[in-house]
Amino acid sequence: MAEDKLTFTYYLKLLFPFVKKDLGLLIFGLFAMLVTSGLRLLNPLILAQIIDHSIPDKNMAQMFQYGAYFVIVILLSGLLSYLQILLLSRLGIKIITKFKGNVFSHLLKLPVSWFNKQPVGELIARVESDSERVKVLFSDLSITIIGNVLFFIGGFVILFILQWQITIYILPAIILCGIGYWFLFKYLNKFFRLIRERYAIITAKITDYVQGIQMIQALNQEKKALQDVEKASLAKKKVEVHTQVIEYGSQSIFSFMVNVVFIIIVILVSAPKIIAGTLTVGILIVFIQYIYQLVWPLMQISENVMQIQRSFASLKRILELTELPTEDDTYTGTKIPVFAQEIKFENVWFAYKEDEWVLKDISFTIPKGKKIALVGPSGSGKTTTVSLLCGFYPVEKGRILIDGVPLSEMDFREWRKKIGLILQDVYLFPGSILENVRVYNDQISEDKVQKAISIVQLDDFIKKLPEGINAELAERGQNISQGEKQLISFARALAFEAEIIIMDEATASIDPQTEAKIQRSMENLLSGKTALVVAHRLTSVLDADEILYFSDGRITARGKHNELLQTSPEYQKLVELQMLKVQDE
Ligand SMILES: Nc1ncnc2c1ncn2[C@@H]1O[C@H](COP(=O)(O)OP(=O)(O)OP(=O)(O)O)[C@@H](O)[C@H]1O
Repeated sequence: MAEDKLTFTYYLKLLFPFVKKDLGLLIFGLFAMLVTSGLRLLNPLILAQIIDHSIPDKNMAQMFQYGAYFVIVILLSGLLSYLQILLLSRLGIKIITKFKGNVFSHLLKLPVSWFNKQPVGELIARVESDSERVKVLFSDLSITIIGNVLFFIGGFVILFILQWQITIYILPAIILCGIGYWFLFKYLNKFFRLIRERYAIITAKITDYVQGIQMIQALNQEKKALQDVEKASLAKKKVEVHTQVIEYGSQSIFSFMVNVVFIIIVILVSAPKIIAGTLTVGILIVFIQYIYQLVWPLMQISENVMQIQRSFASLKRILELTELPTEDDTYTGTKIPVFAQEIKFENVWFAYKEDEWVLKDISFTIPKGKKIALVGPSGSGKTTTVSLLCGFYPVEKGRILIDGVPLSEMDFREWRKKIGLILQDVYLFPGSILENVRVYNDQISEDKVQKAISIVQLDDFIKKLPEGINAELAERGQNISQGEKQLISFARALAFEAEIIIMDEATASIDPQTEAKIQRSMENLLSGKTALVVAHRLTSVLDADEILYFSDGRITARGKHNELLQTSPEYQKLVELQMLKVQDE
């Protein structure tokens, strides 16, 4: 984001659409704040009337009358500030919910490559805490600061009118106090930021550990995880304690200034005037009351200005997220893909990090209706090849052609509609089996889902469930087996009538019985379809039309299973290893 864009008017323009609908509410908040400030200024004056007139005149009726005004003013200002806080905090929550929704919807459109570089836990914590701070901008903060400024100016105008001779002594002292408070907050601000950063680190750690809880328990690493989180908490605690010592310590100093120093100044300046009869006790009380009432708004203004700065810093960080280029910005192709003949990788090169080539000059063809298997050692580039075909990353050199048209010229969403992607780690959505197969697409009928389920031979499993197809899956499918998850993802690809099946086979070992079942289901799924399969099991490559052997980012051998057994020593070795594994099992 260009620095010059980050002006106040830029933010205002950006935030206006969020406030537009509730502008009336915001104006009411402002109005209520004005009235409350006015009423707060009125009270000391009423008190002065009682002290200077009603009591000396022994006029009880007038005293009760002023007393009633006094109570009414307090009640009214209490009621108005309650209403104002209630309405504005509702407005803040409403706006920020919408705002967060927009941020999340933008995050969903960011390219996979961006997420690869992000510690997700930290990102969530940041969006959450930044949004909370933006919220106060909409709710009470902006209104409070305006109210405080007006109250402060109004108070001083009244004091000047009442007794400018005393006011000129007090004004510089109060302003000095405000400036001191401003510097204090500026100093504290860097500690507040540090606390937030450390909080984000703790949240990220907890999120990561909870996600990997099974592994942590299996490896007996609970203590280590706890120590790690405790270490991070301790780092945050240290800064927090230091900040509180300074914050509360200096608040006590300011409090002393207000309660003792200012009052002494007022009494010293006004006492000779009272003795000389040029000043009433009532006015003295007005002064003392106003000092209490004016100093805190001034300090609050310093605090509010800092808070506003922090809110804008948070807003800037969130906006930086929402201005990141989305997939739509990266892939600008518009052609509607037609796949009638073949998919062709033509001298494709790809690197995740600059010049560290993961794919080097990859060329192969998948004719329509054929099944191509990718085999080879771990890290040789098989999954990356699949990701490029799905359009998760743009190709750096070379081209991927669909019936001769470069993938980069195509509408990537339309292209992905043709693909049934089955990953090693099957992602299941919160919801029932039915919802997971048709992924909330109601146009896919229940009959079609049932049919897909029976083609992939999942019906035995469904029949055992009391709720059948409507059985709810636990988060990330924790209440079903790895094999069952695989079959649900097969059924999903079938229900969506994917033309091309791209499968990164699960590497986790499953028992031979389940493997045989998955193999049969896979044959049913792939029958008549074009398929690109990253094969980890021998059974998946035996009937492939072509097997590509990947080694260190290159295709070093290719052919059918029997051909490769004759021509490729590295393939032979892979097969021998697999046979040994099968025998062991
Ligand atoms: N998101 C990523 N960011 C950076 N490097 C990556 C990323 N994904 C993979 N790599 C690297 O790219 C290389 C190829 O990885 P790839 O996942 O394509 O291999 P693979 O053959 O599919 O391995 P496996 O059989 O273990 O799944 C590896 O060196 C890997 O470390």
